[in-house]
Amino acid sequence: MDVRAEDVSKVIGPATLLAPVSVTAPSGSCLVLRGPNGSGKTTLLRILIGMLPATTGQAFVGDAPADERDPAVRAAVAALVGAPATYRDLTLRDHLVLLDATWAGDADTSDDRVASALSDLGIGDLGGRFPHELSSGQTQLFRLALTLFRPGSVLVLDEPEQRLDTSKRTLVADLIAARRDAGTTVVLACHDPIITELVTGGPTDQVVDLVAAEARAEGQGHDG
Ligand SMILES: Nc1ncnc2c1ncn2[C@@H]1O[C@H](COP(=O)(O)OP(=O)(O)OP(=O)(O)O)[C@@H](O)[C@H]1O
Repeated sequence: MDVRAEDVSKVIGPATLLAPVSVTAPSGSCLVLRGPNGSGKTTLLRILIGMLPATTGQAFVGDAPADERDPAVRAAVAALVGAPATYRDLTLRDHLVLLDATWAGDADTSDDRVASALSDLGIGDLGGRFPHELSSGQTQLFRLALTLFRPGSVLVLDEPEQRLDTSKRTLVADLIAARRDAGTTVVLACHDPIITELVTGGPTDQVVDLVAAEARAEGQGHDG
């Protein structure tokens, strides 16, 4: 399933959050959005997954306009954009079991798949902890486990590298590349060169650099 944005922008009052931009991630490819702080990467991800309506233009998930209220879009898109809600009285393992039941996983194999999902992220020994008992890097790994565990043909991650050490960044990059190789369409916002390089080795993978709206306006001023 491809994901695309056609000339989307976001303006709130006097603030331009995202200057007009078009991007397409073909089915089974990886698109990495780069750019300085404030250039609009998170805003574009929110538009692409239908969390935020664009001011101009339109985003699509497959053939459907990106709208998180559309059940087909919601079923397709696994996204980590902002902090997911967690329950203080559920262990990490319980969170994944809950997700599995929500997305109609096979109850007979749930325990094994939950254990693998945690160990894939290097937190297999933390399944009995509560979310508030994790370090910041472990919290990020748990959030990634939640996102990677649920089914989806589109995977969207905002700065998956946050708070991770170098070896965990490589681990996460390998998991993302494996998902892409299995046919998932992946869109990332990323500041990390290790992850960017590891996930963009395929022929249809892309890196797109966003430019902050003010910088673009300044550049146009000089040119004109
Ligand atoms: N609700 C809002 N109202 C006004 N401006 C906003 C709002 N939300 C974000 N912005 C601004 O929009 C711009 C783009 O923000 P965004 O979070 O998309 O950038 P980013 O590229 O993801 O940045 P970073 O690399 O720091 O995560 C920033 O200048 C930000 O200050």
